[in-house]
Amino acid sequence: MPPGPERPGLTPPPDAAAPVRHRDAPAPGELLGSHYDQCFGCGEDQAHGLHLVTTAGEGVSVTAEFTVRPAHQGAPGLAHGGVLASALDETLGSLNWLLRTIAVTGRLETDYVRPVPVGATLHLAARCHAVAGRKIFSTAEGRIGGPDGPLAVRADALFVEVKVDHFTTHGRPDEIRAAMADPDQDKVTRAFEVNP
Ligand SMILES: CCCCCCCC/C=C\CCCCCCCC(=O)SCCNC(=O)CCNC(=O)[C@H](O)C(C)(C)COP(=O)(O)OP(=O)(O)OC[C@H]1O[C@@H](n2cnc3c(N)ncnc32)[C@H](O)[C@@H]1OP(=O)(O)O
Repeated sequence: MPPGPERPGLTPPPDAAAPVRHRDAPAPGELLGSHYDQCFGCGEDQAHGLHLVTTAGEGVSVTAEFTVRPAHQGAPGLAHGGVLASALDETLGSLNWLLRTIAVTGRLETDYVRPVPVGATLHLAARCHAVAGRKIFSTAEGRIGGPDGPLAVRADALFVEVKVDHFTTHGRPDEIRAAMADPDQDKVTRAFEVNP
């Protein structure tokens, strides 16, 4: 199967458009912050999480850093593949904030190129390359030790735009109430605002 966005299900249709960065998107270099403090990917209060820190890039792109901790092991001293997929998923998901679109992962296809040791910092870079209706097509990669370090993982993804009721219908009421009551208004806006 060819690498990249030509893969079936991850190929933008011929009428797909280039993604448009929202006018209120964070400026390049600005930290995105967490969208939910209990998120496994980015939540500050999630003790077991990845604590991913994401920065807005040019256009519809982001970079992120994730340091592999002992809790993230699969094989002795090496990151678990599912954890690495989570780091890619979270980084890719944060692109949707630059579009101001609420979207969830429909498909995530991951290549594991090189093992990632505990203690290493994975430098992730993600970019949205096409939008077609509710479908958002993006790619990401992760390099060890620095933005130009050895390639360890890469992924192609399809995100699908959803309404807030995706979360209210399927999520647990207690967590939804707590998220809505978050005193951090940026977070609440990020959760509920859709292309104003
Ligand atoms: C009150 C509190 C609110 C809080 C709000 C917080 C918001 C915070 C902001 C952001 C949160 C994001 C958090 C970041 C975390 C990282 C991201 C994740 O891990 S998300 C979790 C993992 N993903 C899921 O759990 C999705 C589960 N799946 C679904 O819910 C559905 O399957 C869904 C929404 C993906 C699609 O279902 P349909 O019924 O809405 O739409 P259909 O018609 O099936 O698909 C639309 C188009 O997409 C294609 N499509 C869908 N799934 C596909 C797939 N797997 N492969 C290829 N194409 C697919 C279809 O073929 C269709 O394409 P055609 O329009 O016909 O061209």
